[in-house]
Parts: sequence; C-alpha cells; structure tokens
Amino acid sequence: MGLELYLDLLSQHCRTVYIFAKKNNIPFEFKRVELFKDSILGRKMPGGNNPGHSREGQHCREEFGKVNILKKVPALKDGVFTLAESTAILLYLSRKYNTPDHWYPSDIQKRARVDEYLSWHHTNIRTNAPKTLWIKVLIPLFTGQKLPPEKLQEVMDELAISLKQFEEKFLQDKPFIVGSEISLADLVAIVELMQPVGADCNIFEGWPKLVAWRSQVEEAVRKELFQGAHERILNAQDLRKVQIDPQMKKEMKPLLLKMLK
Ligand SMILES: N[C@@H](CCC(=O)N[C@@H](CS)C(=O)NCC(=O)O)C(=O)O
Repeated sequence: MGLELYLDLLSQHCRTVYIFAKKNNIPFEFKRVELFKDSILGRKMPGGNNPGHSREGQHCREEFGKVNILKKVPALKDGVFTLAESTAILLYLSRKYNTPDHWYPSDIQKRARVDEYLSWHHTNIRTNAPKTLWIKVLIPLFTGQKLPPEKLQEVMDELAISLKQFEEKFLQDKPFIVGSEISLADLVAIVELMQPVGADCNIFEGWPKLVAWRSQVEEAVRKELFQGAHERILNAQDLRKVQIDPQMKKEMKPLLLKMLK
C-alpha cells in the first residue's frame, strides 16, 4: 500500500501538504475528506467539541478516525504508519523523499530560521488570518447571522500587526524567509494568508514587499499548481449557497460565536 494523504483543500494545512507533495513529485493517493460534506440540510446533528468545525463532516466518520483519532485533516497513511499535524507531515515527506535542501535546509542556521518561523506562525498569522473566513463566510452560513463590521475590523487590525512583524522580522528585504530560495516557512505562510483572500479581504493592499513575495512564492511552487490548489478556497463564497440544517444552526450558533470572543 502506497502513501495516502487525507485532505480537504479548503483547509490551509491540507493545501500546504498537497502543494509540497505535488511540487516534489511525491506519489500519493489523494483521499478526499470533505469537512462540510455532511453538514447540509437533512443530515445528522453536530455535537463535537471544536467550535471551529461541524462535527459532521467526513472527518468525523469512524473510518477516518482510524487514520487520525483527532479527526482532523491533513492526515497521512504510509503502509501501517499514520501521522497527523501538517508540520510533522511536511517534515516526514521532506525526509522520506529527500526533497531539495532549500525546503528544510541542512545548514543549521538556515534550518533554525525555518523552525523559528514555523513556531511563530502558530500564535500569530495562524490565529488571526483564518478568522476572516469564519467571520465573512462560515459563521453567517451556520448561524444565519452577519457579524458586525467592527468584528472583522478587529481581526484585520490584529492581522496587520502580524503582517508588519512578518515583514520586519522574517522577510526583511529578502525574496524568501531564509534568503534566496523558498522553504517550508514561505509555503506555510502564504497558504495561511490565502484564507482571508478567499474571504475577499484584500490583506495584501499596502504591503508591496508582501505582494512581491507572494508572487515569488507562487512562481517557485509553479503558478498553475498554486492556483489549482487554491481553487476551492478562492470560491469559498460559493459555500454561502449551501443549506444548513436548521437544528444544526441552532446547535452551532453559540459555539461559533464563542469562537470569536
Ligand atoms: N494543527 C493541525 C490543525 C489541523 C486542523 O485544525 N484541521 C482542521 C481543518 S483546517 C480540521 O480538520 N478540523 C476538523 C475539526 O476540528 O472538526 C495541523 O497543522 O494539521
């Protein structure tokens, strides 16, 4: 049995793994796990503990639980070996398939730069960028209620602080975070920043260095691959047409609203 990757390309974590595997010609079977698949009208009720997602997507099915007991995507299965967490998956793939050094450099100081970014990412860009999609698309979808514009502004202001730090501390005047070549740090960063773009938030406006960096990253991975991987998120507005079970809306509303506190 070959390598299997369990993904939903609406998820930024999944897109990072997908782009990395494709770019490096790693052979894998794409196992589609749609997070919102069973949330639509007439399906079962939610009841999980993560306000971030309905507990009734395909990731909640028993079968997927055998691959990742945490019931989150992405997940990897390589023979009998299973692995969760996008960063761990990226590192596993880079080591197993001996991908070009620039992704996760052997030079310890360059590697430390990648590690430094990946550590910072989780409590900064990771915490505020995806909220834009929740506020503009997903919360209205599940609650039937629009959030006040101040809520989005609050998140955009926090994101602007992170973008400033990203530019000043990590990118500086270099083409990529580590220097002249792309690494896992750039890939993780750009893919996360595409969540607000999918929510129609022009977060790159006023950041010319970030605009140039984005285009360099897209070119380094190959524009076609990048665009293809982002097709679903760039059409995230289409999710608005999905009809959610009214009972599910009732259940989800307090959880989702709590998420933004
Ligand atoms: N830290 C994890 C995060 C994984 C994660 O939160 N995945 C989300 C999609 S973006 C998910 O599967 N959520 C389903 C749920 O929480 O029910 C990683 O980097 O892989």
